[in-house]
Amino acid sequence: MSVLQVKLSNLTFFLVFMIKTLAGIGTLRSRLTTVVVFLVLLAAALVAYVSLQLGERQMRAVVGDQQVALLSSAASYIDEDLASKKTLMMSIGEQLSLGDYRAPSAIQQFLEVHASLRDEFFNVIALDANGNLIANLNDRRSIGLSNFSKRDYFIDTVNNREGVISAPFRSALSKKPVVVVTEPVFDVNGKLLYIIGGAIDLQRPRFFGQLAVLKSGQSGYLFMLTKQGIVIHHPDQQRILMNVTQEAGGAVPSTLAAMNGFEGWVEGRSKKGVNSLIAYKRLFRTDWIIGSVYPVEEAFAPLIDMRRKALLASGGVAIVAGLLGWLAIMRLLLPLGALRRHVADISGGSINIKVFDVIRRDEFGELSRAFFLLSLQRREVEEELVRLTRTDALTGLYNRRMFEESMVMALARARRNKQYIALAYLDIDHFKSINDSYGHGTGDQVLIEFARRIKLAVRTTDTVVRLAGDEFVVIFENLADDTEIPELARKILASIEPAFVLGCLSFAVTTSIGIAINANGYSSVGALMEASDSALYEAKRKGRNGFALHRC
Ligand SMILES: Nc1nc2c(ncn2[C@@H]2O[C@H](COP(=O)(O)OP(=O)(O)OP(=O)(O)O)[C@@H](O)[C@H]2O)c(=O)[nH]1
Repeated sequence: MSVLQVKLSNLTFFLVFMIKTLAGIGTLRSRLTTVVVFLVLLAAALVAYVSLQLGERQMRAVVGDQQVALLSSAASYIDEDLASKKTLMMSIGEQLSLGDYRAPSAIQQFLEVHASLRDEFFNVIALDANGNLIANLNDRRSIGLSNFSKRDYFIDTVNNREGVISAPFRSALSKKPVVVVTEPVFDVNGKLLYIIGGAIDLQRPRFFGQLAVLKSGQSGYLFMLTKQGIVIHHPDQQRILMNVTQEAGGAVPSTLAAMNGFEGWVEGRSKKGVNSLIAYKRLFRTDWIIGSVYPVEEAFAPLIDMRRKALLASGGVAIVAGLLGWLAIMRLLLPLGALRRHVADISGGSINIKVFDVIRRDEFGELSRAFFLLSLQRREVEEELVRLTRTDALTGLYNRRMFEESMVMALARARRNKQYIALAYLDIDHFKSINDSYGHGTGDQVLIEFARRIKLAVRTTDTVVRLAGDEFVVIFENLADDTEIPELARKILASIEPAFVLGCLSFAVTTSIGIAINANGYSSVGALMEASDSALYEAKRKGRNGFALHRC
C-alpha cells in the first residue's frame, strides 16, 4: 500500500468517525459548531500541509543545487591545484632539458636545490628511460634500488611522450597513498632521457585541506574517487585506495550512476545508511569525481523547525477560527432558541401567539410565520371545539353544560349585587303532536324559530339555554325586585303567539313557563331548578300557554 493510499484510508476513517460523532451530538448548535471547527481544522491542516510540501520541495531543490554549486567550486579548486602542479613539473622538466642534466647525481642535486618542490609535492623522483630510480628528493639512499617500469604512470608517460596524472596507488617508497604528476625530459633529438614525477600525498591535508572547509554543516563531508571507483579522498582514511564497488555492500546506486557519468544531486542513503542529499561533479583535468554527502536531517533542520512552527501556527489559527465560528453560530442561532421557547410555551398552554417574529426576512422569519399560522389555526380549532361543547347544535343556544356554569356565576353575581335572580323553565305545549303531525324536520324548524323568538324577547344580559328536546330555560339577572317578572313572562308568551310560518305551513305554537324567583342569590342551582320545574308543572296543569311563579 502506497503512502498516499495510507493517507487516504486514514482520512476516510477520520471522516466516517466524524460523521458518526456528529450524528451522536445532541443539538443542531453543537453539530454546527463541531462541523465549523472540524472544517476550519481541516482547512488549516491542508493549507499547512500543502505549503510545507511546496516549501520542502523548493528547499530540497535549493539545498541540492547549493551542493552542486559547492562541488563545482571544489572541483575548480582541485583542477587549478593539479594544473599548477603540472605546470611546475613542466617548468622543472624544461629547466632540466635546457640545462642538459644527464648524470643522476646532477639531477638529484637539481631537485634538492629546488626546495620549493616540497611545497607542492610530498616527494619528487626521476626515473631513467628503463624505469630505474635515478633521483629521489626525499631519500637519495634509495637511488638505484627500485624500478618503476611496470607502473602505469611510467608506461603512459613513455607512450604518450607527455606528462600524466596517475591513478592513485600506494607508493612503494613511502608506503603512502599517492598520485604522481609526471613530466618526460627529452634530449635535443627527442630521445627520452628520463621522467620526473612529483608525488602528491593523498592524506596530506595541504592538498585536500581546503575541501574540508567546503563541506556542508556539521555532519556533511566531501569525498573524491576515480571513475573506476577508487577512493582518493574521504574523511574515513581507511577507505582511501579502496574500490567502492568491492567494499562490503558495494557502491550506493547514486555513486554507481556518477561513475557512469551522472552529475548533479539526488536524495538517497549514504554508505552508512543515512538519508542524505548526495551530489556529484566530474573534475575537468582528470576522470576523478568529487562528491558531497549532506544528511537530510541536518540539511532540513530549518525546515523541520519551520514545520513545527507552521503546525503550531495553523493549530492556533484553527482554535481562534473555531472559537469565532462557535461564537458566530451561537449569535446566529439566537432566534432559533427564542422560537423553540415560544413553541414550547404555546405547547404548554400559552395563548400569546404574538410572540412570533413574523416580520423577519430570513429563514427564522419564515419559520416564525409558519408557527404563527399553525398556532392561529390551532387556536381557532380549539375555540370551535369549546363553542361546540357549550352550544346546542340545532338552535345555537347554550346547552345544559353551559347552563350549569352560567347559573353558578349568575347566582354569585346576584349575591354580590344583592339583586333578584329568576329562572324561567319553558316547555312547548304538545310538541309531540307537532312532530307527529308535520314530521320531525318541521319539529326541528319549530325549535329553531322558538329559540330565535325567545332570544329576541329577552335582554342580551339574560341567558337563554336549550336544556333538551322542547325544554328551554332563561336566566334573568339584574332584577331590582320581583315585580317585573310577570311582565317578562308575558313578553315571552307574546313573542310566541304569532303563527309559526314554516314554508307553506302555518300553525300556532304555545308554551308553558314555570318561573322560580330568588332574592339576593342565596339559593342553589338545584333548588331553583326544582322550583321552576314545579311552577312549569303548575302552568301546564292550569291549561298551558301561560306561566306560574314560585319563590325559593
Ligand atoms: N323534532 C324534534 N323533536 C324532539 C327533539 N327532542 C325531543 N323531541 C320530541 O319532543 C317531544 C317532547 O314531548 P313532551 O314534552 O314529552 O310532550 P308534549 O307533547 O310537549 O306535551 P306537553 O309537554 O305535556 O305539552 C317528544 O316527542 C320528543 O320525541 C328534537 O330535537 N327535535
